[in-house]
Amino acid sequence: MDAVFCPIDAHFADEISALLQPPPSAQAQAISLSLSEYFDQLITNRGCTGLKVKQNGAHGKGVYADVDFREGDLVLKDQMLAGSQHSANKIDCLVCSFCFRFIGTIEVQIGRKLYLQDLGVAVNNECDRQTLAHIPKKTCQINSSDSEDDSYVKDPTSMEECASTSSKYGTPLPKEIVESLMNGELVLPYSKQFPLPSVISCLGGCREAFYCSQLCAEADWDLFHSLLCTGARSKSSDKEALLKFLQHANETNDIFLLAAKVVSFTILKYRKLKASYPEDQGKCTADNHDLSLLLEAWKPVSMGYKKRWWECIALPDDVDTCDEAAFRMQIKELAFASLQLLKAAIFDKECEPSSFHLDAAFLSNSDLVVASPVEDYFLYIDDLPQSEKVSMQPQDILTVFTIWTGSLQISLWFLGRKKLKELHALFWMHSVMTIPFVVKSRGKRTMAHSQVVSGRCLADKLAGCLKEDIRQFKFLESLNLTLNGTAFFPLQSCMNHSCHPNARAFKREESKFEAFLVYENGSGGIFQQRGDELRLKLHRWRVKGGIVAALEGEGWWVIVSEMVADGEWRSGLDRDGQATIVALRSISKGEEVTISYIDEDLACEERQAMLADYGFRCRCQKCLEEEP
Ligand SMILES: C[S@@+](CC[C@H](N)C(=O)[O-])C[C@H]1O[C@@H](n2cnc3c(N)ncnc32)[C@H](O)[C@@H]1O
Repeated sequence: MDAVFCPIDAHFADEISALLQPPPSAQAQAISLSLSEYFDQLITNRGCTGLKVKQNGAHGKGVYADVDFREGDLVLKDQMLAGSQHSANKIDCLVCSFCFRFIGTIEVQIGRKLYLQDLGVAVNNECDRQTLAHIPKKTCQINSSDSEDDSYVKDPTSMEECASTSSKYGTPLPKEIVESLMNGELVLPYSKQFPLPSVISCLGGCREAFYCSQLCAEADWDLFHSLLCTGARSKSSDKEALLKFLQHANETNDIFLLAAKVVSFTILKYRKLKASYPEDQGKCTADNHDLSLLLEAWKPVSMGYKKRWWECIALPDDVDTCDEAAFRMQIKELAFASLQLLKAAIFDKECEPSSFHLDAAFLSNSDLVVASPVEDYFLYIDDLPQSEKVSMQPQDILTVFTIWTGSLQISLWFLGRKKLKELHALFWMHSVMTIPFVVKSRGKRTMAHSQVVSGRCLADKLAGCLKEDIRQFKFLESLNLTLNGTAFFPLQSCMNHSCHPNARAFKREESKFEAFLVYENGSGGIFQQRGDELRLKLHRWRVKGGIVAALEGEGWWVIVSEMVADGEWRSGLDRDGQATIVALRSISKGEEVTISYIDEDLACEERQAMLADYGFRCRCQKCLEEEP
């Protein structure tokens, strides 16, 4: 592995190894606050005063309760230092590039997804530009006459990687419908009850970053984006190189985008510090002065837990253990290639020891998940009493009459009274996939039910399906609307693991949900459980983004339909890109707050195997008791 040569690595070996260490206390004091003071300050800023970060635990740093918590109490809401949306997820939802809230309107969210999905947008080639370019700067509206279709790359091969679904699983919605969703002409019933912030453009003029407010736009510009913007007012030293870097990251591993944000953060902070502490106030030589400022700028990152990325990244399933060294060598080269590209784009000579880029990729990043208001909208519509659904008859309702004759489906599409399209298809699921919103139809068994299609109805329909049919419908993944990404949360990342944790990171999937069981003989039944109770029964259950997922068990299929709203949990906890930690049971003052990095209901050996990716073997009480 050492054979891989990176000039920066070789040149600044000592500095880089210093950056990978937690700051020595003497140095930290000389520069600023000590570790615990640093975290005290952070905790105060977060407004979660009941916690302490201490260094003296068995596993390095840990988070401890400074008050008593009861079961269900909010322990921490941690703001990310930096986060980034997964490239492939950019097609699924439009979010604020700074706080990751959903923006636009319910119609824009749905229309944009369908539009990009049907277009087969390639993320690999400047994904953001393409996925967002159709939204005009101010109004977030599309004009079909001067649409920028030409700038899109239709690349069915990369579609698989880019979109969470592919149009090959469904019939595209008529273009007129999609356009009218995006330009505000088609207003879906009750969507006004789910207002979203309007779309604010990037200060640098790029068509890649959008915001929920001017405040977010300015904060992102100041902290990260000004160096990484591809717009006219970008502060990048070489935009072409920047585009190459972005393309490389999208094609290889989007963790580099997060890493670039951390580098940009450090460089911009360093420059600000330098401007406010001129050299004549410096301590020793100019060189020392600059290094102190650089370390100060780097501190929020250095306080995190870091490992070299290529050394700790989990070995993919398809890589044999005997090829591990070669695999790690390859990804190390990848990281260096990415660094070279970034360096060309934004590098600052004074920040040269900043192989930060590489380090940032080793930070203990957490999943970033933000629940979708579109999902809430579907749930709301689904829950409407039948009488209200029937009475929804505005001219702008999209109506689909679906007729089934055996496996042949005929769909007639109407907007108001205007017939848009007639479709003949072999798989009746198409209509469910492509219009997961207003579907209205009449009468008898040969027609779809008169209701809005979303999870529950989907499950009802699936109940009648044969197992073989279900197997074909990979579209179950296609309804992912949640924001997914990676982020570094300074406080959450100090929390150690336990297989019997006393706290957990809240995510939508842990709220109550409904499941529909479909047995091989086609019978089924609905039951409701809290996520964790069900998980005990069904180990390998996966609920993707709280929408729909399927699992084949022994002799049965399980279809998860929508999550059921649970007031206590649905109070906006997962509306933005903050990490929310909630007590699972009472935690006494002085006790360590632990979370589980994995599914703690797995068998002991499986848990240990998964924790190996985090570089340790768990020795918690539960593991000791269960160890063979
Ligand atoms: C997210 S960090 C947690 C904070 C970390 N202790 C620190 O000093 O910054 C994850 C790392 O902490 C250590 N760790 C966390 N929980 C552990 C456990 N139960 N047993 C052993 N090591 C653990 C492992 O090295 C792991 O890779």
